[in-house]
Amino acid sequence: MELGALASPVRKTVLVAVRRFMQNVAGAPHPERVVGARDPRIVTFRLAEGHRGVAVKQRDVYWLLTVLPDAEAWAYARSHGFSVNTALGVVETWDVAALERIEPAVRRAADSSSMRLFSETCDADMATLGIDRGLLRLVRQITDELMLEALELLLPATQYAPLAALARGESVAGAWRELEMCRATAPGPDPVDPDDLAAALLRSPDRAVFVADPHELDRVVTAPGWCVFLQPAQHRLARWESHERPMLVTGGAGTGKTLVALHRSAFLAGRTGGRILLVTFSQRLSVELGARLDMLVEDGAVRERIEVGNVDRLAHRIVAEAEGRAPALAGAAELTALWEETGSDHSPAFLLREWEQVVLAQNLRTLEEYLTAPRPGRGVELSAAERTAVWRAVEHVTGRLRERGKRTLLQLAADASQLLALTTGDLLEEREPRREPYRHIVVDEAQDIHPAQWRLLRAAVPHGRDDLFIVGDPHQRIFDTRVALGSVGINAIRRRLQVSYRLPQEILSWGVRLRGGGPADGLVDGVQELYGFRSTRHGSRPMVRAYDSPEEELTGLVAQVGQWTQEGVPPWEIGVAARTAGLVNEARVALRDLGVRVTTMHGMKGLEFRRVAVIGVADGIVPAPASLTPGEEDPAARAHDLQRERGLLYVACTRAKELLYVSHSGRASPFLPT
Ligand SMILES: Nc1ncnc2c1ncn2[C@@H]1O[C@H](COP(=O)(O)OP(=O)(O)OP(=O)(O)O)[C@@H](O)[C@H]1O
Repeated sequence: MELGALASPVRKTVLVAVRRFMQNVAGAPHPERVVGARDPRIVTFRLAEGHRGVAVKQRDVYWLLTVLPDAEAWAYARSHGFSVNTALGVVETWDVAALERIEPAVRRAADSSSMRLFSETCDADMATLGIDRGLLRLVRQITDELMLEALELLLPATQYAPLAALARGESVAGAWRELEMCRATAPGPDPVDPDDLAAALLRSPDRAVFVADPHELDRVVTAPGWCVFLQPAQHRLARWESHERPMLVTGGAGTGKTLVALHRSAFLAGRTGGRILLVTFSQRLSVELGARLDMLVEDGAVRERIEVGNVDRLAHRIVAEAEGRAPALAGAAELTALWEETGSDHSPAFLLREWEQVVLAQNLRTLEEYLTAPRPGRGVELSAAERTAVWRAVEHVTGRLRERGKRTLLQLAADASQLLALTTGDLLEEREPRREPYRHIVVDEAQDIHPAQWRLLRAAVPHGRDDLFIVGDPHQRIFDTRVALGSVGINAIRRRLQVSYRLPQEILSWGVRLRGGGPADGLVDGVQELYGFRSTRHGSRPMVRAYDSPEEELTGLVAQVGQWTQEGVPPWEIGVAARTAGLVNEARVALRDLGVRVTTMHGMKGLEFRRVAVIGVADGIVPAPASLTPGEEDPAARAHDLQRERGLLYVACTRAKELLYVSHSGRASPFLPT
């Protein structure tokens, strides 16, 4: 129901009327049958001046579908029909009138062709796939895939999906698998009863929620849609699937991974008495997660069981508790100075990467281990003598840090997991309260978590059913953290989310080209493609503007954002991003009166806006030259750096729900699609 779209006085009156109806008190609206309705179970209610609710009534269950101005409500009520899919038992909505209108055209086309797209599939198989008996007549007339595609928007997804699979040449079993993806809940023991609407609604959490009292009604109506309705694929991951092994969910931008992580945490907390950690890589993101979790979880006792944090904090706390004081951290400049002290032939940046990406990533403790360790992602071979020299440099730096009583964040994570390894055993027994008490860990933005941090997370939860639930997108990696989970002892079952609910198709397709369709590595072994990533909506194509000078580019930005605010877009729905802190500052100054959010591309992670402007997407700025390893130092590292920079631009551009504006002065960034 689109109550949110109603003007607020109407919404209030509607709510009062629905509440009255639920309580069956004086003045409650009466359901009225609709003359000429395609579905005889349809009723409407007068809920406010000039507005009616449309519902399907079966026995004492009312499924309130929508609230619309009178004329639209009557038209909707007359034209729509509802059924239960005989294969899955979920509800299906039909625009019956629209299908009736298109039917003659399909028949005419069929008369002039002897081809029939589904001639190979018998009626019994169609029934197995849940194809509606009434629809079958029309299906039999379909001559080719184009005609089927034209029907897509008129058919329930549960009808279209198996037909599209058959049309692609899939077997009946393949089409069934496709249909199964539309299932949100575990199949029950009883056969589907197509006349039992209430049971079907329970199986359709993306379409309906049962409201038992006025309090729940208020919550359903006032909470954001994502708190109430999950899409089938999201629902099955968040609230149904359960495994002996960790679960890894990957998916493109805006497919609802964070949403699934939040719902999963709430679900697990509601089911068990144990503590749950919902964790991500940065403090800022964990604050955002906490705020969204507060919206989602109403029950204080359930919310209490979920701790929201970032990995560094977890490491910090474990070490601080064990050592009795807060650990001191080494800063970036201090570390660079220490690498310089080593007098190595290699640059401090090279040594730091070698330490973080080879030594700490594999938890190498001795020269012998390092001498034989693989060095994935590092492009320059090191001879045994060179490795020995690098190891000496690492020993020098770690020794100096030890003398000063300091550590880096990754060392902290390694120390914390070692501390846990000493104390983990039967974690679930609460005899020793100091032990890590997590029963489940849910990880968001997994692509940016370092192997040392993964070891910590693995050690912080006992092996068991639903121990780790991990979501991430390798294409959005913005730090140097490539890890195949298997290499850190996390042998995960893999799932994918493919439909973006944030991006219109135009921004999504452009974004996929920007990302290079390029393979991304990390999280799972091998590289991953963006194949199958799609959207449910259409919108405008991204605007790419070229300016002659940075000043003109800034003026153009101010004009664009000014126009958006004049069009009525609230400032908090507008995001502006740039690669460098300098450009961010300039844009902040230029836009200071407009109150929109201006941040770095890194700062865009985890956010979303109706409209987004990304500026300074020029050669020499994106990719940021200072972030690239010189090719002569290590060509493989440079290639990885370029992919990471690409990922960063991709992240910034995929925050837009509605419009994306990209600008540059001078030559465009080589990443921009031509
Ligand atoms: N079931 C849903 N109901 C309503 N909105 C949804 C739903 N699923 C996704 N969305 C929309 O898509 C947005 C993106 O969801 P979310 O932030 O969970 O995606 P994500 O996969 O984590 O994205 P990213 O990887 O780009 O950060 C939500 O804020 C919401 O606007």
